[in-house]
Amino acid sequence: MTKNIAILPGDGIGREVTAEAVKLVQIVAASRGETWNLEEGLIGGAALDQTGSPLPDETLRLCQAADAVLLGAVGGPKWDHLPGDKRPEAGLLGIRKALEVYANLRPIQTWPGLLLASPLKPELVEGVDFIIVRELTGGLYFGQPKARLDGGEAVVDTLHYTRAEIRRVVKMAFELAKGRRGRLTSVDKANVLESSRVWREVVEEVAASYPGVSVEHLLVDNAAMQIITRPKTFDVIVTENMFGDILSDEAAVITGSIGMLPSASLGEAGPGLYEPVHGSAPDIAGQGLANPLATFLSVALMMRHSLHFPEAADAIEQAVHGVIEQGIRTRDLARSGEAFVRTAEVSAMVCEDVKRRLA
Ligand SMILES: NC(=O)C1=CN([C@@H]2O[C@H](COP(=O)(O)OP(=O)(O)OC[C@H]3O[C@@H](n4cnc5c(N)ncnc54)[C@H](O)[C@@H]3O)[C@@H](O)[C@H]2O)C=CC1
Ligand SMILES: CC(C)CC(=O)C(=O)O
Ligand SMILES: [Mg+2]
Repeated sequence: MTKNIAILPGDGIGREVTAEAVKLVQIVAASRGETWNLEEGLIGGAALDQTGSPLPDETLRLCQAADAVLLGAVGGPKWDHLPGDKRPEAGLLGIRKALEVYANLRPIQTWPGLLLASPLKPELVEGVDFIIVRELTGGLYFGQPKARLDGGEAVVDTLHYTRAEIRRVVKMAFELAKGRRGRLTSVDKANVLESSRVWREVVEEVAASYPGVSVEHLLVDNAAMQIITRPKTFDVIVTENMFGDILSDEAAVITGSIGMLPSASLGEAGPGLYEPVHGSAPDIAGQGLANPLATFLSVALMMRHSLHFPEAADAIEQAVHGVIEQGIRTRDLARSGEAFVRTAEVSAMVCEDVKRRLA
């Protein structure tokens, strides 16, 4: 059966890592004797340059008709001077909202071969395995009003949630915890924010239906510290949009590089959106230095959650594990003085291994 996958490369290294991921998806399709329809769409700065909009209608239609969407990253200094609604990032927020993918799953796990790539002590990071469930379509990034006032002398951003928006993402986090180690950490700022107090109430309400899941509430400032001091104790962390954004970049340090963190954004129906956690990395764009593994691992999540091909997901994850165990490192993972390979080289190794595993 054919699949329709929308490919949104975006900007900077987003373009480089999705180009490699497309090869990987084609290998998976070929292993089933199928040709999948991989159609590219414009988003972010690339879309602005060509159409004047960071999220053209055509891209929206392409994604809405797809079985899954794979996105690279958007943004860069070229577009930093633009007003908020014209920035590349507005395209990213727009596609997440339009697809209503309210739960952004960001698995954080350490790879045995990468313990020394983290600046943290190996014994601290060994065996870490938790997942951040970040609310993705509400909260501070979407609330209105969001504007400069009084001729620019004042400014407002709004943190808005409905109980229903909180409940659905919290429920998804409880379901995940139930199928894992049964431990949920909810992160908020309930000592200061009214939205966080309601968040906490909803977590307690939903908890009543999950007696097998233990619940811990952490204030976000303390959570930032605990994630680094006792990462092994976390199982599922659920939190507001911006808190999840920040905490997941922090958690990347545990794994050795943000170039290793994939994500899956899911809603009730419609296509899932799959993207690496990292951004467009203008500092290394165009140099073949990007680590494509976060995007490959996002493809694995796509195979598992949207395309219902778990064997392919396993094959990709095992191939990534394989290159890491062989000591293959892109520059972000290499220690000082250690040799590193370029984007295309590590990609070719993983692709070859996946082909062999699925043959
Ligand atoms: N999902 C998205 O599209 C995101 C977009 N952005 C945008 O990206 C631009 C740059 O943002 P930054 O704050 O610099 O975050 P970033 O994630 O792009 O880069 C942070 C640091 O990590 C490194 N890095 C990131 N991904 C890497 C990879 N795959 N391999 C090797 N090194 C990697 C970069 O070289 C940089 O030093 C901004 O315009 C921002 O708005 C930022 C985060 C997410
Ligand atoms: C535009 C930002 C919200 C992108 C980002 O940092 C993220 O989703 O992790
Ligand atoms: Mg981020």
